[in-house]
Amino acid sequence: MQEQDVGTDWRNDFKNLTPSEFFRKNKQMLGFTGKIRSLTIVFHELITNSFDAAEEAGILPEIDIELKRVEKEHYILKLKDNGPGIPEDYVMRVYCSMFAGSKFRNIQSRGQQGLGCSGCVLLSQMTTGKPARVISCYKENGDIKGVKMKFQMDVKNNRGILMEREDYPAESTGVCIELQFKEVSYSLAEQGAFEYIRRTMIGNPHAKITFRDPSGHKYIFKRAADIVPILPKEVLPHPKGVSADDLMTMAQNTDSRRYKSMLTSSLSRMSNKRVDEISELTGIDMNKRPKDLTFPEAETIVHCFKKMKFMAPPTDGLIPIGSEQIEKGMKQILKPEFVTTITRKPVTYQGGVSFIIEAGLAYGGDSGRVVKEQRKSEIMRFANRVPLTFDAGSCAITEALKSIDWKRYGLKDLDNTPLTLFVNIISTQVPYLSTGKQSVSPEPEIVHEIRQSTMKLARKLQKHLRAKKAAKEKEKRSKVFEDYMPVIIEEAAKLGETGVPEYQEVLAKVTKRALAELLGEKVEEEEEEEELDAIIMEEVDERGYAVDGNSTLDSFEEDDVDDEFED
Ligand SMILES: Nc1ncnc2c1ncn2[C@@H]1O[C@H](COP(=O)(O)OP(=O)(O)OP(=O)(O)O)[C@@H](O)[C@H]1O
Repeated sequence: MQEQDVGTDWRNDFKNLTPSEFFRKNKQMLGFTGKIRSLTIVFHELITNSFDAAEEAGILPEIDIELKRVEKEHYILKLKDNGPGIPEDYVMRVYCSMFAGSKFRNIQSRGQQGLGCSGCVLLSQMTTGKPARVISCYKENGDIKGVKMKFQMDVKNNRGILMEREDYPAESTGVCIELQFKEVSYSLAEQGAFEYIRRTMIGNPHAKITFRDPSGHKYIFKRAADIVPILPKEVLPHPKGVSADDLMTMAQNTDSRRYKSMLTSSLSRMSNKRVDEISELTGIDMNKRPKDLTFPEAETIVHCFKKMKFMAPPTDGLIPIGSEQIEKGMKQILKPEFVTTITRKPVTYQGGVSFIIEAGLAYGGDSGRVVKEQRKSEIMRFANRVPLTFDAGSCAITEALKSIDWKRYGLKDLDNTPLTLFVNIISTQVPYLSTGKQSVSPEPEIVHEIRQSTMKLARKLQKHLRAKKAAKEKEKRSKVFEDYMPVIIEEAAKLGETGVPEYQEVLAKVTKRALAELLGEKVEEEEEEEELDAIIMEEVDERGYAVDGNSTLDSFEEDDVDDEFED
């Protein structure tokens, strides 16, 4: 064989790329594209980490953020939280190693990938060359320890390089991180960092955020609820949601000694009896050792799962925000004239992954967004309480809301209505469309649930708007009565050749409500209210879940038709 010229031999160029090197070249895959978006993603990553950490420790999250402008497009961001802190040994692993974290479990949390905060450190380093500064205060053997560190990311090796370290006199636990950024921009626009905080507060009414913006203005987003959300439990995957590759991975990592015990201990709704059934149907010996599982066997087992009937996945791993809490959040931030919220029952997508849809609708007050001094409608998309600010076009939430015929609910010009629509998807596996985690895959079951919940809220708004219109008309009629009554009394007195009686006091007593009674309209109004209450009562069960949450797609069309044409 002829020897190749060294300069053209690809073997000289062959090397492994670390995750950090990969993302240094592809920072857009972490969501860092565009100046405004890049800064918003940084806020998102750091805030969600602080929330996750505090809630896991049973602490009501409290975050102080300060953004200073050094010069145009050069900022210093400081974020301090009151979470449990990060033990010293882990600080550089958290902030300088990609794909490192504590959330690679089948559990509902904001973080999933172990990329977020190391991505922020990488962006800071790439745009300014400055190191990260972290103070971490954490509990160790009952004492609170504090450490102050300055470090850089060693991109080639996907780890940190410590530059300075000193003890820090800690009083309470928490993390404070300071990063510098260039080529980013702070904006009040819909996709900017400020709006991100505002939306975060609607989905997280139990949190408190103080934010000092680059002009020095301090915003305090107060807590609207004082309860730390219940911690979601880790749930085992459902047989309908696993692939042959998942089974192979389980087999390689399990401590179980037989296929049988591996399946019962790794999957939900899997009993010894069900495993015996599988063995009978497939002819596979379930007493073999997991490490001997072959790919064709895994495929056969998964194929069998698809044909079997299983109970729906357990839902105690899903903790929704809850209708009441969403309402508190929306009232606190939007001060609306009318608000209505709903939390649907847990259902599944792709046959085995459970999720819950929650929705809220606020009308009037500060609802909607102001564009050229006019209030327009706005959609707030959330996944596991985290606002999704970008890539709206491809998202299941946008698709579902766009498919609704809003005119049927009396909203002839939705764009120009002062309305905020809130939709949150809760799941242990939100089907994000990319690592940037900004849009949810439009799985048919997810789109269906969003449509159902939003249409119910739209109906309630329609009732509110009708009642408001009727009240206005009554007021108008009452005004006519008040204007003409004095004239009639005075003219009657003249005709009767008597003095004008003292009528002002009596007339004043005939208030709008009394007048409505005179006109025989009270009963009708009360009936309407009772009717509305009855409908609301019907729609939620004792846990606050809508009782008509649908778990199958069979009812898709029927449900839609009912809702669309009811009024
Ligand atoms: N403020 C904090 N307090 C305590 N622990 C933290 C904090 N920030 C990060 N961590 C820890 O660092 C880990 C890595 O965080 P990182 O943001 O890189 O990924 P993630 O949150 O796990 O997932 P994702 O990339 O999806 O956001 C977390 O899993 C958590 O254990």
